[in-house]
Amino acid sequence: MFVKICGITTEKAAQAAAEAGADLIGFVFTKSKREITPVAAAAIASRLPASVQTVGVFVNEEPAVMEQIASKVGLDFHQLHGEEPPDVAKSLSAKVIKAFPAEKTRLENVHTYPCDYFLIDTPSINRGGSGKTFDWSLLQESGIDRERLLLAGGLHPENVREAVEAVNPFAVDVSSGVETAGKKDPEKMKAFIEQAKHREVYKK
Ligand SMILES: O=C(O)c1ccccc1N[C@@H]1O[C@H](COP(=O)(O)O)[C@@H](O)[C@H]1O
Repeated sequence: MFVKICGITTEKAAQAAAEAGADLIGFVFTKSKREITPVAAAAIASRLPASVQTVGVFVNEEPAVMEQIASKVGLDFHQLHGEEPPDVAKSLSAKVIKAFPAEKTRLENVHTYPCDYFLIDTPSINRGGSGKTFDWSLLQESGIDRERLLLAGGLHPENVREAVEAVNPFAVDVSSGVETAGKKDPEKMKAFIEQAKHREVYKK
């Protein structure tokens, strides 16, 4: 099970996520309380261990701007959280995670979108970081390949194990569920990753 910790804004949080075993960390390059500048993200990314990959979160951003930021930060993935047309995804040089809201009608054609991974998140006005879960059974008839699925929306250390058992995605993604008073909490990140990866622990 891969784990993505999203909304990293400080070196301290990034290092705590890496030490806790995060596989991916996300930088939000759109209007959000977790927004970070490309310069700050580049400085954080440059000090991460090679085992941690980086994701840039964008909402309806110009492809040229996304490419520029990806190059500056050294992003491994673009996470598209808006209504980006398929041509935009195809034009990007880094791998693409396309986010879709968990609505029955929207999920029907998701698997035709040209991307590397599908991220299904709770619908919200702010596009993401809602802290709310959705009905995971909606994913059962979506036809999305589980090997390419990232599950997001309201996950936290107490429900991520159940989510992994119910959905069996490639990865889980969390932002607000590992924060205390709006800041990433090292203990919550550690607990979240332990619970998300509990099957690997059994194997040892
Ligand atoms: O985290 C944000 O602030 C954010 C803003 C705009 C788009 C996406 C954002 N984050 C993504 O939101 C989901 C779920 O977050 P949460 O765990 O429910 O708080 C996740 O995919 C983040 O990558």
